[in-house]
Amino acid sequence: MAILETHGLTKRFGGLTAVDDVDLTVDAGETRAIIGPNGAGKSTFINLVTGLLQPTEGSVTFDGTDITGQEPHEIVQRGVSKSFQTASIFPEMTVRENVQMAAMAAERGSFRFDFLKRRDSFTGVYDTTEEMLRAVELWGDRDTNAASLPYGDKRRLEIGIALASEPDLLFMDEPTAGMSPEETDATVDLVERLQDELGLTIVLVEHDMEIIFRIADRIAVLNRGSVIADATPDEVQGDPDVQEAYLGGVEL
Ligand SMILES: Nc1ncnc2c1ncn2[C@@H]1O[C@H](COP(=O)(O)OP(=O)(O)OP(=O)(O)O)[C@@H](O)[C@H]1O
Repeated sequence: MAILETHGLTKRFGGLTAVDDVDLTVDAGETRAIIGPNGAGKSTFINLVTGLLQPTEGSVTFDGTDITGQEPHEIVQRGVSKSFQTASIFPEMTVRENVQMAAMAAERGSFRFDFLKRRDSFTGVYDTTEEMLRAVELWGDRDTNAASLPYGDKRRLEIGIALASEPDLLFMDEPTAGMSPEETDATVDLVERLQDELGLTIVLVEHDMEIIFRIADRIAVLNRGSVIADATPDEVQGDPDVQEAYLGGVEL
């Protein structure tokens, strides 16, 4: 069953069409990769779905509801989250405070102090924070300042922050970028475990083909804003259009 559908999704920046008439369906529970050369439109596509950019044309449907043009915080509250690169971490706060802030923000839409008056919601924030910190294996580091975490743990904290809104659909933008092989393996395991334990649907932008072939159920290939292939890893690997567009004819 589709959890996310885009129809004719298009974004133009002046004369440049960054995302061009994209129809994409993501099924509930799958791990979907989006790949493509630099400038193919991957980030723009994600920003359109998560509300950071408004489409020029087309629509986005999440869980049966048209969410086109909604504000990012509304889309988060509906159950769509994005794991940002380090930008989302407050370095001077502890690991726990970072996730707690994100859980509060998701609950209230935007950060407001009156949440303290609502005991239920406060308890909810507390429980969610612990659950998500345990899920990303940072509960033991909860009182550590975020700034002093090693790189791989910071990236896991970003995932924890994205999970604090208890999403059904999680976008991950190059979750293993800059990681050592050990950290990469641990992150791949983590992504697989999150999907099992939390029943998440994951859409992943990733340049590392090995990771994609390990964890993606289906791969959409973007080139110059258009989807040129949308299939299983094996099918994509053998697709001559993909080889041509993505790697200039070099075999994947
Ligand atoms: N805010 C913007 N204003 C103008 N042009 C933009 C803007 N954002 C992106 N673009 C252009 O849109 C195209 C698609 O960019 P986008 O960042 O979505 O590609 P990408 O596939 O994510 O690339 P990469 O793999 O390098 O991150 C590029 O040509 C880019 O220069």
